[in-house]
Amino acid sequence: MAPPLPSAPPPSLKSRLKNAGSLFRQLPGTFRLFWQASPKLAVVLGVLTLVAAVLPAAIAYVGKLIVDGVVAASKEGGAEVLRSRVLGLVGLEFGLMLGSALVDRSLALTRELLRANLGNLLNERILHKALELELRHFEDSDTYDKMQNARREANSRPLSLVMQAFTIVRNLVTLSTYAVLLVALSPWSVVVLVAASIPAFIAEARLAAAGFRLYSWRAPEGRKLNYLEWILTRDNHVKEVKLFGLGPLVLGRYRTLFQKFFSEDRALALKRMGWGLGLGILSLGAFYGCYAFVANRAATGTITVGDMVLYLSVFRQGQAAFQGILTSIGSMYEDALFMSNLFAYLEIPTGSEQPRVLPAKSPPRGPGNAIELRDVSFRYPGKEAWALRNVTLKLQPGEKLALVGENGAGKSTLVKLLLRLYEPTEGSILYGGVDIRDMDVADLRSRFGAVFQDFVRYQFSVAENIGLGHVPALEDRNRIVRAADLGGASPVITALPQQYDTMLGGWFEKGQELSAGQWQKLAVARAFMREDAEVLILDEPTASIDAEAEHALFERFQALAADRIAIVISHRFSTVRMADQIAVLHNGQVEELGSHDALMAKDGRYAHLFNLQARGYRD
Ligand SMILES: Nc1ncnc2c1ncn2[C@@H]1O[C@H](COP(=O)(O)OP(=O)(O)OP(=O)(O)O)[C@@H](O)[C@H]1O
Repeated sequence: MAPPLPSAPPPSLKSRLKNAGSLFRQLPGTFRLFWQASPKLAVVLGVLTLVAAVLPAAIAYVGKLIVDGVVAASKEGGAEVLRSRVLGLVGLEFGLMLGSALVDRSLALTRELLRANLGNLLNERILHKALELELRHFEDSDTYDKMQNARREANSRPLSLVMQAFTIVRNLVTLSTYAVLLVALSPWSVVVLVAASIPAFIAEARLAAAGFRLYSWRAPEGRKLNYLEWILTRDNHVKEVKLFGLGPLVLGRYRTLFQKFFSEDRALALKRMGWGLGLGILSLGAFYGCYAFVANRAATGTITVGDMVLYLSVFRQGQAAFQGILTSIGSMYEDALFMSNLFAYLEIPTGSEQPRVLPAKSPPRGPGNAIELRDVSFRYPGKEAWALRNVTLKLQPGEKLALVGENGAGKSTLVKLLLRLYEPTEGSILYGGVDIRDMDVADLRSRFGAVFQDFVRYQFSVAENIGLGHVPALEDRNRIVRAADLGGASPVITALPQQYDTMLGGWFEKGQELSAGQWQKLAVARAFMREDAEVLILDEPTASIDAEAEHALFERFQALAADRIAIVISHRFSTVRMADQIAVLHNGQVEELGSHDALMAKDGRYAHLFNLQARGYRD
């Protein structure tokens, strides 16, 4: 597990600037995604943005012409020509306003369509990446947080980043058209306009960075919050929650965490409000200062009334456009920080499951391959303790191995290594004489049928629950029925309302809930879907099955496994004793190895545990 993220040392200005530089490097990647989401919509958005950018200046200028026209017409005693010119200009402004409304609506529509396209594209990439990740990634909290962050923000951040960039371009174009108009009246006003907006930029950038730090530091706690919610709302927790009266405790923890989040959010929101208010007053002051100056000039006749109107509307809108740019830069910074998270997730290096040699080696298919562990030791990533230490085992074709040992002895870990969900830290595992690191991992895994201790209860139909064991045969009902027979699941299925077509689980409508043992029988049937599996692994398959069913399962299992290798992990010695070889694991090491008779004769740990259990049954 990765160390927790540090809690909140604010980075220096220098490192922040350095970060900002590297963060804006997220732009090309984001724009590439944006383009891939829909080139057509991207072009439409670009064109509409440019049109929207030039319209305000045109509208303001027509406004000025109208005022000047009205003043001139009133001076001339309402001359017909001037009046109709004014009315024509009003009509023109109306047309421009209509155009502007249309462009704004179309922009909103394009944005919505792009949001859907881009969100979908990214969610697919994220899920695709999740498929590439290895078990070790899922068991590492740092990677898990990255995935969580990426998923949470995928629908909003990339689009927001792109939209902010477009807003900047739009406002820049608008501003340059305004600047042309303003400079003609008074170059100083341009300077005032820019100067009054600079503090806003600095504030935005700082607060955006603070917001991001808050969210990313919170990722582990956010997960905790979700987990607490989950405890209280999941069906399989309700019994314990009620019996142990966990409600108030869990709710209390939830509340405490939430309060912490809330007070951080509030502090940030208050800060934002304070800055917003201060800067608002500043820009209002700048506006009215200029207003007084311009009004004075108009009153003395240095400029026309139309000029004054133009000046005021352009100055005010220019101020808004400039601040819009600065706010967009601040938001872009925040979005870019999130994008760096997303790209970090998408770039998590994978591929360590690739075969070491090309072409990959592939032992002959069929049940003739032996499995050999040569001095295998294993430590989980980031862990000090050895989960397995110097394990040496050989399984001949057709041999049945039972793994026994106390909880945490390393039994499930050994299975993970065999399936190459992890690689040995030391030593090697050979399959049919080939180091499994030289095999294609899909080829290796296709040779195994397995029931895991924590098998999955798919909220699908019965047929699918079994058929998923061999996806190409998902529609092959005969094979599914055969697998159900072998797994001992047929009587369970016959009793269900729609037999193989019954929906299972309580998540969706009309789902039928099963007992733990019944679910387990389906999981065993799923493993038996792999009719050509060369190795069968049952990790405590009988934990929830009654004694009679267990006996029946093992008889079938023995018959089915006849010439294949089988590995069984069990705490039931009545099952274990049927194996050809029994490996007793203790603290990750093979302490004893041999047949039931041999180990009983040895009178060591196995004999001790066996007698203990047998006595329990007899007494
Ligand atoms: N994902 C993991 N990350 C870190 N350590 C782990 C992980 N899974 C297991 N371990 C540790 O490795 C050791 C072996 O665990 P393993 O699950 O193989 O035991 P087991 O023999 O299958 O136990 P049980 O009978 O309880 O299923 C334990 O000490 C456990 O704490």
